[in-house]
Amino acid sequence: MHFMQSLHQAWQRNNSLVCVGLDPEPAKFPAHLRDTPDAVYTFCRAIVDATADLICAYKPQIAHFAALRAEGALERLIAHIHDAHPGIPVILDAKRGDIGSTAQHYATEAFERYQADAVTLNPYLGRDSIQPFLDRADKGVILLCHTSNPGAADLQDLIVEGTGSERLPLYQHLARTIARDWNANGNCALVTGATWPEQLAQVRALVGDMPLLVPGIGAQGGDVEAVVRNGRTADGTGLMISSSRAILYAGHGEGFAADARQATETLRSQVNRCR
Ligand SMILES: O=c1ccn([C@@H]2O[C@H](COP(=O)(O)O)[C@@H](O)[C@H]2O)c(=O)[nH]1
Repeated sequence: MHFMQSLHQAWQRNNSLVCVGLDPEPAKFPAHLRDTPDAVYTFCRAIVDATADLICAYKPQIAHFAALRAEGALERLIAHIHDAHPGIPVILDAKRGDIGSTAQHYATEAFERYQADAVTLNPYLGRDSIQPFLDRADKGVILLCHTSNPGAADLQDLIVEGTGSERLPLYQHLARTIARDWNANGNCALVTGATWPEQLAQVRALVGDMPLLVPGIGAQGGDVEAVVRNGRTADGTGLMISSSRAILYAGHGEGFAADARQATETLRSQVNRCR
């Protein structure tokens, strides 16, 4: 199924705009798992199985697996999500960006090796660096627009176009360019951090109903109510509100997966109250 189709269905089926980020950090695992041979896979699979009916997507962050030499665990985890929870889209958070010939290999890595439904990309090398991904109409292409980190403003807020009240910062120029020119296959989405709610509203105004992946709530302190108010579409969807640490490490004992479920349910309710 196409990424956009599965995302729309998951929003409805699970009545949820919550995306769970899968960022394994063994030092934070419960003691009974920490030193077991397949801890990364066992931990992440338990989180997935405890939350799959409450969410609209999973977002494994590739560096968290690669740094642990656990790419094999990531492959098995994504295969498990597809087998056990069909229809839940998997976004590979890789933030790739390179010249076209290398980008082609990154597309193969994301969609063939890992079987991801969507991938995050850094668009600042320009359209040719994204083209191999845009050509995969069945896959989601999720482009960094205004990131959640404090330094996002250093470059992304620089004025690149216009004068007076018509001045357009880089992230808005990018949002408009992607919505107008790059989204011919209807498979684009943007990353806009929860920690910058005004910028989120500006992006929503520029891109119509394009889905927005919004990290930065939970551990980074973004305001859920402001995110939903500024980012939702007219039908009360349009958002993948992503939380990793606040869900994964909600509990520290044997009941960690149930604690993660509780944290996910609480976030879903908080979001749904504002939709
Ligand atoms: O602008 C961005 C883009 C990506 N991320 C990623 O999202 C998660 C956030 O983790 P939390 O524990 O919920 O803070 C992490 O994988 C980042 O690499 C982001 O935070 N901001």
